[in-house]
Amino acid sequence: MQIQATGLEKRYSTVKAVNGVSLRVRGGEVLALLGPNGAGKSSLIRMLVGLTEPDAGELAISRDGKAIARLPRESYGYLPEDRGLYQDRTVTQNLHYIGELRGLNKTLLDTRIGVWTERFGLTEKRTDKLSQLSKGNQQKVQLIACLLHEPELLILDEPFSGLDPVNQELVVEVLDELRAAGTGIVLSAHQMALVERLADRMLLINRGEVVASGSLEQVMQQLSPVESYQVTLTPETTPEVLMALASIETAAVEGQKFSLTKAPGASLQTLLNELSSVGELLSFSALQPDLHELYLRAVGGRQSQPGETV
Ligand SMILES: Nc1ncnc2c1ncn2[C@@H]1O[C@H](COP(=O)(O)OP(=O)(O)OP(=O)(O)O)[C@@H](O)[C@H]1O
Repeated sequence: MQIQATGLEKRYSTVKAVNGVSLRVRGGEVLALLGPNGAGKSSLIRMLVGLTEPDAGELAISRDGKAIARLPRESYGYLPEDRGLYQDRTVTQNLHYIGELRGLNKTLLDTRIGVWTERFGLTEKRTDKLSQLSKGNQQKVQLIACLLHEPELLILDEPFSGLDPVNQELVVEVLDELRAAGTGIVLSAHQMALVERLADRMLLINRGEVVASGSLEQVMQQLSPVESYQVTLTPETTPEVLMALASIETAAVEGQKFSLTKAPGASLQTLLNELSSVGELLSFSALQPDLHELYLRAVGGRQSQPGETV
């Protein structure tokens, strides 16, 4: 199963929620959608599962290389933003209901419900009504409801929300296993550290538009093309002396060390040679901000505003 979206757009009256987003997801890979509140992630996801129609752009779905009009219902599991199970029914009743809708027979359902509730630590809660469960446990039941029919594709709107760190790890582990077994996964999330570990590719969206996309390395490169380093030199020198070197664009003192950014076009070897001409190079390390930091720099101060007019 593959979904290829090209130039998707979605407008709600005066708000352009999604503006020219292209993406692809295939079996065996995880695509993560990142972006601040109101960026357009859920709007994008709703178009992928066919709940809403794009105003513009193309959604091409194919299975075994053959184009199909829309995702067959049994082929995907969808965790919606507004969770949709019955609060006054028990965990088992809810899961049976969902499983039957997906065409599973009772025996198979009993087995799978047993396996998944055990995996998610919910065995003791199976006869509890959903309303009696904590938010995190309800979230786990919702996730199980997406997995029961073993779909080829999982489309998960914020699967980690409401989960404690232990359960977030559990979900990462489960998604990793499903990916290894060939499931394609699209998820939106705000948990950078988890996304860094899980996603094969990511799409950073702000105000409905893609700000950066690709592998973690590619996204970091797009968001932070400047190469920064931290060095210790002896004898001690000054930022002014360092900035006089052709390979250095900026230099600042940080305690006993200097932090530098390399001039565009200068090679690492030239930088090292020039530093060595100033003094003995005692330490040299690359300074790479993490995804969280880069994300904040990319969207900080210009976050999506709900109801923003275009
Ligand atoms: N049904 C709707 N009617 C009108 N406006 C909507 C509707 N759904 C979303 N929007 C608007 O579209 C924009 C994108 O919202 P969306 O829910 O897609 O963002 P999101 O990235 O999923 O946000 P969050 O991280 O808060 O879930 C927002 O400005 C939102 O107010």
